Amino acid sequence: MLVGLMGSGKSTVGRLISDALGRPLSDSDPFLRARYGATAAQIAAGHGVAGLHEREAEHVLAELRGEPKVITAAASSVEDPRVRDALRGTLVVWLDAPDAVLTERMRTGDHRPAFPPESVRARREPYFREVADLTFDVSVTTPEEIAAAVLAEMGLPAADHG
Ligand SMILES: Nc1ncnc2c1ncn2[C@@H]1O[C@H](COP(=O)(O)OP(=O)(O)OP(=O)(O)O)[C@@H](O)[C@H]1O
Ligand SMILES: O=C(O)C1=C[C@@H](O)[C@@H](O)[C@H](O)C1
Ligand SMILES: [Mg+2]
Repeated sequence: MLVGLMGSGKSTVGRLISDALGRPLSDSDPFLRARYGATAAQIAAGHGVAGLHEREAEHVLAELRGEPKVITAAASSVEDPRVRDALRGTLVVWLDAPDAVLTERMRTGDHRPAFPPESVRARREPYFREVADLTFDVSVTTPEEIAAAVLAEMGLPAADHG
């Protein structure tokens, strides 16, 4: 499972790892769209931030129970103690970068509500640290390098892009 603040590259890296493993990818945003017909931003507007975070935690809890897969979790999900408990025994990868880099990368989609990284970092950092087995600074590491390192951690060869 991939965790990290918004724009840290979870979906990008998750796709590479899922392709390499031949396992499904379960990404928070498509999950919300499929189940609720709405983006995270729309759910936050309609149900409040707490309502959004509840739905995002449900995504992780439901998917951890299913078949083996790659899960790209919403940034908020580590705040839920049920999620942190359920993650025991799962390989968890934390993607992070300086706030300025994340702020820039968050601009790449309109599905995201506007939560600046500095407003949530202090609260979430201890949780990311608690659950993470591997951590990457995505300001200096490419998605391909991260995917290769995760596969190596799993004892598998890097994906063949040739
Ligand atoms: N290691 C990287 N180096 C440079 N750019 C990256 C890297 N990883 C992702 N990006 C770019 O950063 C942007 C955000 O990536 P992505 O959508 O995967 O983040 P995310 O963590 O899934 O965001 P969200 O929390 O909103 O779902 C995209 O434009 C992506 O191409
Ligand atoms: O609180 C947050 O940082 C977030 C809440 C939701 O919008 C999520 O969709 C997003 O991943 C981040
Ligand atoms: Mg994403």
